[in-house]
Amino acid sequence: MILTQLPAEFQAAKPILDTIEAAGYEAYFVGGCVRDTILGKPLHDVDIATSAFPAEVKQLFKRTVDTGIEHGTVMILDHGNGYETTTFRTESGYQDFRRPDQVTFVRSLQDDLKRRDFTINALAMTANGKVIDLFDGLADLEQGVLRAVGIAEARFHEDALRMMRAVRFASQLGFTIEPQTEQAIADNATLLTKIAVERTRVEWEKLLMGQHPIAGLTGLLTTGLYRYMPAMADQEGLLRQLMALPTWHLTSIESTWTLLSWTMRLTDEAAVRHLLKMWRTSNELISHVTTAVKAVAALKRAGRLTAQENFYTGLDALTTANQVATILGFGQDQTELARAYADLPIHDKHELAINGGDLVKAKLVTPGPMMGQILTACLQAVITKQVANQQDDLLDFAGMVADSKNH
Ligand SMILES: Nc1ccn([C@@H]2O[C@H](COP(=O)(O)OP(=O)(O)OP(=O)(O)O)[C@@H](O)[C@H]2O)c(=O)n1
Repeated sequence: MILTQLPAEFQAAKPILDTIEAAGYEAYFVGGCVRDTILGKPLHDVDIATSAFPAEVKQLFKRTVDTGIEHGTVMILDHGNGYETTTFRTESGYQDFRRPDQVTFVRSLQDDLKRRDFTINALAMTANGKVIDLFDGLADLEQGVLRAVGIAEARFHEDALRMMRAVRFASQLGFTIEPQTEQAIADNATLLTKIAVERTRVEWEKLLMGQHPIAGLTGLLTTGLYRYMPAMADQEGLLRQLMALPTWHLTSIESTWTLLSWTMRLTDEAAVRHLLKMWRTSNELISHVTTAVKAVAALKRAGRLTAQENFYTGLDALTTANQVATILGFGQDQTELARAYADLPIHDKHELAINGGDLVKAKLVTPGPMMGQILTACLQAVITKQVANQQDDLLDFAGMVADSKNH
């Protein structure tokens, strides 16, 4: 196969390959970028593999950075772009099921490609668009099949994360996992526990955000791989519930965790926090998801959110909540929701036209718990448009609140 119309990313990188080849070495585009080009999908990054050893690559280019020199990776800087160039290599060892104990640089493209995970990821392409297909990856791309290169079990022993990658690609591409590859995942699923939670999490999130999540979830279910994901050992029911939802497409990491929390019926904050902690997410994500889950509950209860709920949820978590609620069948029109949010008189408590100092100056209160209560009452009155966000109006209102509290 020769690709005649190469995406701009390849055209920009072509001079790099040309320079390496002019010096007598081989150089190819490899991996995901070749796969995605053939599928007509946008590219994330362009990876280059070469027979030149790292020191040889560095001699050919003025500006390089040693991004992973021990694994053979050198970044070549060119016109504001950075291109990761990795020397052909074989790997051995893998005692920890995560990474090789030893990397050996080699001069053969075939040796490099045969250690890769799936046939569709083991394609290489020349600078002129000629696809090198040593493991029938093109046929698998055509037929929508994920097949391990060579002996599947060996590929998963080398890096157990590849089992998660299989189900993630199934979801992103709508591919089916070839039977022997699937069997090898079922047989080696326990190895997933050797993988850092953070790496498994990234694949889980990508699976849930794929265009064909049912394909990915089916893979998890039939292989039993889900049992070895954090907090998932007894979650067959969760997977089945997700699979039973009408067609869905999540577009953010926040939405994935909100949908999971809701489907697992984790509506109180502590339970959501516990789940996300087990998956080692950031505190920022935990805070977003706990807020969004509350908003999903409010949407379910009332069909729409009050001004106060809109204010305290914030537009980002509102958008997350509404995406999830829409999948569950009780979302609001997103434009209407954004309009209701924009219509709030203020969007942050710091925008309130009075503060504690103003209350003291007006002799309405002395610093203490009462001050906080009065400010909260003012905030709520402004959000619900009972009082305009003007200092005079708010001081009048605060005076009334203070009186009522003193009596
Ligand atoms: N565990 C892994 C990870 C990567 N690879 C190889 O390294 C390439 C690049 O890996 P990566 O950038 O992680 O993934 P992509 O396949 O490019 O896909 P995506 O960018 O969607 O993650 C893959 O295509 C594959 O050939 C592999 O064999 N085993």
